Amino acid sequence: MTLLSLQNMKTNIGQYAVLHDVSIEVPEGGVFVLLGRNGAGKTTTLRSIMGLWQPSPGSVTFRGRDLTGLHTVDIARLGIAFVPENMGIFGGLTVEENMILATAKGTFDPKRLTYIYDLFPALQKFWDKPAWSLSGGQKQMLAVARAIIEPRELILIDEPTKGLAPAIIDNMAAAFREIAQSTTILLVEQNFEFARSLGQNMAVIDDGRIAHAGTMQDFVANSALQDQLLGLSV
Ligand SMILES: Nc1ncnc2c1ncn2[C@@H]1O[C@H](COP(=O)(O)OP(=O)(O)OP(=O)(O)O)[C@@H](O)[C@H]1O
Repeated sequence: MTLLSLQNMKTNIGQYAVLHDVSIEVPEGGVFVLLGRNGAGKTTTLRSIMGLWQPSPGSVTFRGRDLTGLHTVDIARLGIAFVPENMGIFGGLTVEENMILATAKGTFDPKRLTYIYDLFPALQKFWDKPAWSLSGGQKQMLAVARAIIEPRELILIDEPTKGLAPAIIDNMAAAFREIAQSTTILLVEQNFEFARSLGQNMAVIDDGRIAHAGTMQDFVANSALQDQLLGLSV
């Protein structure tokens, strides 16, 4: 069943047409990966879903509901969370304070907190430490944990592995697999190894248009297509 549907989405930023024609069907469950070269429009796609840029009317539906014109906070209330590339965490606040700010009522559900600690043990260890003192990987984990401190239906994650060491990326992949058991993930990535290890379905965006969509398995098997669309072959 389709959870999120983008239909011929167009987004202008000021006078620039950035997305020309983006159509994606994200099924419920698992990980959907959006790939593309630098500047192709991946971040703009995620920001358009969240209402941070206004896409063309009628182009984003979530569980069949048109999100056009809704404020970001109302889109979030429908069960969609966004982990931006800059992570959006507060360096001067502790891990706990960062987490509290991500809750709707300022309190934690103990079961949910246990789930978060199991996913990201480092966050429990550094619970009362300021976020600035965390490593890059731990900051990224905090950003993802904030997004799922309450149950969500969909999380949009923008390039979570950027600048991280391979061992940390492996931990991240394990956590994402666990999260995807209960929450659909729309993942934007440049790290193809990471993306292919997680994604069931995928699309490639190129110059603001979807250039290819299908299963990850088929894409991985087609090195000519990878080379053509991403400039790589595995
Ligand atoms: N605020 C903005 N004002 C003007 N142009 C923008 C703005 N944000 C993005 N763009 C342009 O829109 C295009 C798509 O940008 P976007 O950030 O969506 O790409 P991306 O695929 O996420 O790339 P990257 O991997 O480098 O983050 C780029 O040409 C970029 O320069």
